[in-house]
Amino acid sequence: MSAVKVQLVPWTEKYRPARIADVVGNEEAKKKYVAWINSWVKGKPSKKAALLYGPPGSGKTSIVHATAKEFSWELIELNASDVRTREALQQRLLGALNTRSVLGYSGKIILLDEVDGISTKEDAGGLQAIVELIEKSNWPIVLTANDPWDPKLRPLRDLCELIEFKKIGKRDIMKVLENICSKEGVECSREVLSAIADNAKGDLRAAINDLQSLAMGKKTISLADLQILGDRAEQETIFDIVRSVLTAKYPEQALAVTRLPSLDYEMLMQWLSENIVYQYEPSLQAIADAYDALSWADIMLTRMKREQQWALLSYALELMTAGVASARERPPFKFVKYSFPEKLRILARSKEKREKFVRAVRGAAAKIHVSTSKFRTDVLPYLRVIYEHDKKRALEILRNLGVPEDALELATQ
Ligand SMILES: Nc1ncnc2c1ncn2[C@@H]1O[C@H](COP(=O)(O)OP(=O)(O)OP(=O)(O)O)[C@@H](O)[C@H]1O
Repeated sequence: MSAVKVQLVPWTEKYRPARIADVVGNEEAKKKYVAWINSWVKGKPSKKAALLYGPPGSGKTSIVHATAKEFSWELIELNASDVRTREALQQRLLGALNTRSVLGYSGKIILLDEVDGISTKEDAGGLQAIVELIEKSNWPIVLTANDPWDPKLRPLRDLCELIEFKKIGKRDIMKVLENICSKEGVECSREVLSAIADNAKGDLRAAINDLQSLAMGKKTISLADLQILGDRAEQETIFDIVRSVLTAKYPEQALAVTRLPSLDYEMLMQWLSENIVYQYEPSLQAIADAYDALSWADIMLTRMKREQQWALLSYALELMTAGVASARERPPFKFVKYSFPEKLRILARSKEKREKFVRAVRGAAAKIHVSTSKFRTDVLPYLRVIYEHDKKRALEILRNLGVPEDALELATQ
């Protein structure tokens, strides 16, 4: 396996806004949100819950974290996957909901992340349980979603203040990046910041992750380093896909990557195989479980190809995504710069050599009227023995078989 990894606190966590005012962009959404929060502070909530919706990395989760800090409220954060059934929801929130806060908090706020991830088929009761939670709660509840218009969310929508978050503008993204650079003591020209911001397409999380990748191990990011960003952009989809699988909060999120039209599953196998260990260390349990799922995916893919059983593909895809993401005892998210798979690198390096060898074998086999596979099994082993004992003679035979000079040695290896 390649290069030693340096693991750092993700800058997206380190620089999460501490106050509502630090959440950049989305002025209108912020105004609406603050008015809703104020209605709670005054004791007369307009609606008991708010549904913050919009693209990833736009600040939906961050504004709730900032609210908790600013008001000294206890933050109770749940993911949709924690509350699939009414029992699960009650278990997680039992005691917390209608009791007073301790530990010096002056109130509570409940954050239910990614409610659009709840599947009504498999998680029967989950949505109904959230509806009941909203009706009974004495504390503000915030739900987040990327897509709020899913028909299954209708009962929730009716109970919530709907607040739309939009992509973050380039100028705001650059401002945040600039601030991080100055705090981290990283020198970075405006052209570089501008390129990172362009590349992120309104997703501040992606921009901060890119900046951290570029700054890894150095104090100055120059125009020349943009080359790396260029490479990253080319591989962007595979980087993002690997990150989605390895840091998925729940298995369905990892499974979602299988619906991407650009997914190259053979490539994904290689990338996961290279990077699981870095993302999941130090948990040996998580590493073992993830590689176990990946090896089953590999078995399914091999059987699928050998026996032309295409139905096995869906099992392979589930194993390499949801299976990997279901590893037990996964450590908390940390920033990892993913590596290009070593196997692919070696194959790419030896490609020219292998092609030359194949051409030489093909030519020699034709000369003595046998198939290439017959040549490999019935002729080459003898030639190798001759080569070991009498190099000159072996090379002469190969020359007579029409193997070009620059492939002579290759044919005997
Ligand atoms: N508007 C913002 N202001 C400041 N920082 C932000 C903003 N939006 C995102 N970030 C940064 O990006 C990170 C991810 O943002 P956040 O978790 O709030 O996104 P989100 O909109 O909830 O995305 P998702 O839908 O994927 O959960 C944050 O930790 C923070 O560092």
